[in-house]
Amino acid sequence: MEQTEVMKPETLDDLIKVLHKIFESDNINVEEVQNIMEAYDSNPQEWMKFAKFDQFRYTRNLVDEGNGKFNLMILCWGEGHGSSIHDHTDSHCFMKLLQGQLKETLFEWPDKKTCNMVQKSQRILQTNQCAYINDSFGLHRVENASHTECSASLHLYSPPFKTCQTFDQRTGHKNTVKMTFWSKFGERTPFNFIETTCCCPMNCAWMSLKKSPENGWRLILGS
Ligand SMILES: N[C@@H](CS(=O)O)C(=O)O
Ligand SMILES: [Fe+2]
Repeated sequence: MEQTEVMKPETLDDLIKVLHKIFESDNINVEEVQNIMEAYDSNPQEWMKFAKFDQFRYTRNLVDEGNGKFNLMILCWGEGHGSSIHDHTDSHCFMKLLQGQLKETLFEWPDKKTCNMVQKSQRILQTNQCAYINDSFGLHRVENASHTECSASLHLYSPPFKTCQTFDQRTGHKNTVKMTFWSKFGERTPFNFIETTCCCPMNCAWMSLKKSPENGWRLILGS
C-alpha cells in the first residue's frame, strides 16, 4: 500500500500554514488532516495567548479563520466542564488534545419515534491525540472528567458554522443553539457584542440576557 508522508509541523504557526494549504482544495482527505494535527507536538508557549479559561463553563477561543474554509479554535475546559450532546451542522470536526485529557461519549441520533438516545461508545483522548467526527458518526458529548486538572483542545471545523443542535439525553428533544467565542485572536470578545449569555456550556437558551439599543438589557426565561 502506498504510504502517505506526514509532514511534521514544528510549531502552531507551521501547522496553521499547512492547514491553509490543504484547505485550498475542496476535496479534503480526513486522514491527512488528522495525521497532520496529531503530528504537531503541543507546546503551551505557542498557544497560551489564546487559552482563556472561565470558572463556570468551557470557552471557545478563535485562533484562525482559515480563509473562510475552516475555523480553528482552542477550547478551554476547567475541571468538570463539559458540552451538551450535540451535532456538528454537517461539518468536518477535528479535535486535537493540547493539554490534559477529555472524555468523548458518542450517541446515535435519537430514534425518530421513541426519541430514545442510545450511547454508542466512550473513550478518553490523551494529549496530542486528534479525534474526528461528523454527523454521519452520530452525536457526541465531551467532558473534562478531572477534578484537579484543566484541559485544552484545538478544534478545526470545516466549513465553519455558527449554530448547532443540542439534545436532551432523557427526552431526545433538540434545540438549535448559537455558538459564541469567548475570545478572538487572543482578545476577549467585547461584552456588548454578546447577544445572549447563559451559564450553561452550550449557550442554551433557557435563560438569556439580550441587549438591544432600544430596550437595553432584558432577562428572558425559556427559549
Ligand atoms: N463541538 C463543540 C465542542 S465539543 O464538545 O466537541 C463546540 O464547538 O463547542
Ligand atoms: Fe463537538
